[in-house]
Amino acid sequence: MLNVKIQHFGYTEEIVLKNLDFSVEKGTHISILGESGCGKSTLLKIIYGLLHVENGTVSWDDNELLGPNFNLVPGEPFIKYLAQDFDLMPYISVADNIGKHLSRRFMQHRKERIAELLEVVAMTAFAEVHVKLLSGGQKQRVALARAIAKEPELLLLDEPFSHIDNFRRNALRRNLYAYLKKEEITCITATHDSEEALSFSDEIKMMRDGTFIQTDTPEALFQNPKDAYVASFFSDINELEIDGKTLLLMPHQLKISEDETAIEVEILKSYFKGSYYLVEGIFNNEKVYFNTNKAFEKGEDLFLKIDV
Ligand SMILES: Nc1ncnc2c1ncn2[C@@H]1O[C@H](COP(=O)(O)OP(=O)(O)OP(=O)(O)O)[C@@H](O)[C@H]1O
Repeated sequence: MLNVKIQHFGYTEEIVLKNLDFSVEKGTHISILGESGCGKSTLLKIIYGLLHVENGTVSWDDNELLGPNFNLVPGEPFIKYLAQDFDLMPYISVADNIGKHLSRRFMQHRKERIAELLEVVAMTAFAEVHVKLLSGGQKQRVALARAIAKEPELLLLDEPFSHIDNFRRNALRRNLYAYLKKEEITCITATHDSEEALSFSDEIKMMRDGTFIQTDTPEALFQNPKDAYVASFFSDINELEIDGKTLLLMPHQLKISEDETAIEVEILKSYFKGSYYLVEGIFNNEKVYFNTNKAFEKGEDLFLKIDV
């Protein structure tokens, strides 16, 4: 189990992380969700042992990890950290990059392991290609495979799918997270992709300005965001004043009503989203967003009811 307690941390006098106290059970997958610059990468770097934290501790199974001031080579051997810059070797093949940390003493085992990893990241066809010839997304897939090659106990992923196109991303995410679960590899992912956090985590920690503002299961966080900021990570958000009360509602919680209700909306625009339309309207001089299965024309009037 990982235990992290950080009273505060900054690169300069400015505080970047504060009041963090959490643990991660073996085999679980935590997502740290937050906007750019809120401190996600900094936290991963501290856990891995790249940054020294004066006011705090990081421990693994009750052993304190001492960090870069005490280790000749920064970073713990049982942890792998996949940084945003993949740190690959450009002039050797994909297969050799993936096998970089695998022993050459058991060549057959090494070969089989590389083949297995190539399949996890759907890069088998590129095994012999030099990394410098790959696209950004392909490099990211190689870096992912290399990070799990030696089965770390703890895997830290920093925006692991940011360069990978939608077409491959879903299959790759399913493959990777299923593999980590099977091998009971504990994983912390830093991301600003709420869809990924919702679908693949056991727990989401919402980070804002260097601290966690809400921690919960994906379902609970989505259904009960503590404020408009948290909710806005998951969808457009409506803050409606009705009968003197402010209600925080997501677009799917508003439905078209045949009856005249308190929410009379004038349509501004319909956005096609594939399986539904997101419709923008005006209610009480405020924008309101709701989902429908057909588009509406600008200027149409209709009523909405709340369906929570
Ligand atoms: N080496 C550094 N020296 C000084 N300040 C830094 C350094 N690295 C990061 N920072 C600052 O620390 C804050 C947190 O940065 P961090 O990279 O942890 O955010 P992040 O949430 O991971 O952002 P992103 O999603 O864009 O990667 C930012 O204000 C950033 O400018």
